Amino acid sequence: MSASSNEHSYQSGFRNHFASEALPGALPVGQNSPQRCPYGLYAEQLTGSAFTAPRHQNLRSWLYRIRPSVAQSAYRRLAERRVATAPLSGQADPNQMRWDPVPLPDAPTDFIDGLETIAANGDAAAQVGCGVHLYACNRDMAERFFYNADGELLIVPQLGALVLRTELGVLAISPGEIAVIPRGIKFQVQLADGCDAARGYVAENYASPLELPGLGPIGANGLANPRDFLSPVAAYEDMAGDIELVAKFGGGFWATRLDHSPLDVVAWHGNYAPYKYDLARFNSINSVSFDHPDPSIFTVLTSISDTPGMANLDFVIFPPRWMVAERTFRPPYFHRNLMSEFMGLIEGVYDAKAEGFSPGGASLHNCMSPHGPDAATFEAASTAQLSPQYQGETLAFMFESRYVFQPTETALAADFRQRDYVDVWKGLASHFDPTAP
Ligand SMILES: O=C(O)Cc1cc(O)ccc1O
Ligand SMILES: [Fe+2]
Repeated sequence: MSASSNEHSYQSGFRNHFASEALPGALPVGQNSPQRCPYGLYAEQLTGSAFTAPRHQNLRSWLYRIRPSVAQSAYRRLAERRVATAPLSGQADPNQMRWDPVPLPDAPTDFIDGLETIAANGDAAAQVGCGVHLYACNRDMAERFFYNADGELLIVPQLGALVLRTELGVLAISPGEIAVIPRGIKFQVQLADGCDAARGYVAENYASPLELPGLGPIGANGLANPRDFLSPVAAYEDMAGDIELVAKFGGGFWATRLDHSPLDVVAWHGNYAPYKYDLARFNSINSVSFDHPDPSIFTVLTSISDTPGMANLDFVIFPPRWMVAERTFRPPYFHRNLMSEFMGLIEGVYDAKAEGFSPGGASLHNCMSPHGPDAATFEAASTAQLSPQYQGETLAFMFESRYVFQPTETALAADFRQRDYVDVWKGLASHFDPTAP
């Protein structure tokens, strides 16, 4: 992107007030809207919150660009895609569900065409809830760009490295890292050099932007530390061409045309910016005595709802860690929860499931639907030798929400859905013996 040597440089800190310029002096000093901007640039403000949001939730950036975003044609509606938006029609379903990894495409497919919704909840138009999508692609977005007015995108790669070229600069992410593209930011997804296919998960957060969770008694440090979040430095391209900008708006896909690249921001400042995070930086806190703590200890990011403590969307990971709890059934316990849980696996094996939950696969356990370790895991963990054990070779995650997830018709009908999933608990026989306390 441009000749700038800024490519793949980052600014560190979660939602800091950043300032970055790809040309010296491109950022106006001491004011946002000079009568004439340096280098003949246009000033444009992009907000991610209402103007009047409380200061700690107020999100906006000032962009200094070659042309303002309004220099584009009228929007026209595109054909329906495999991306659905809440509210979905149909009925929510209490069945536990699981899917194999989504197959990689044979035909040339870019990130937008390779997106497929698996479930959604809430109501995008009311800015409540989220959508859960899978992506599988094998080519760059070429001469087309995208922005999402319906929500911010949390991208969780499982296979293949991506280069996210955004208005505010470039983010390169590999499996084990995540990226968040705020609502409205224009971007283009390319496969990294040497990578011929990519697959992963996307949470489309319709509601309050993801933020770091409060740490309570943990103290001032721990879990995801703010300085490990990286936002790009400014990088622009000054390019003429017949360019398509695709917008997701109101659940539909729309296209507008430009005669130049929308990635023409030469300088920007503000706290509304894409970011990435390496999940290996997550500082896990866990039991060093006994029992299995609730998975909220592994919350990376949370989208709050109007009710304190009840997230619109939590992004939770299950990273490599030591397991040391004594006299304890160490894997996840059997449970029925108020919150609804969508899970994915980035790498390795998940400790609640001996088989069938593969990297790239997914599961859904909705409000109050019972779930937990499969029969094989229960038997093994009930008799395991409880020495300290390093649980490596694993990286699972959960999108957890107060709102029930409704799977899409395509996800329900998919060939890669495991229709016999409930049978993983079939072998849980009674061990009850009233004479043996
Ligand atoms: O269902 C799951 O596997 C997720 C989960 C993990 C855990 O450690 C405790 C509760 C929980 O819902
Ligand atoms: Fe669960």
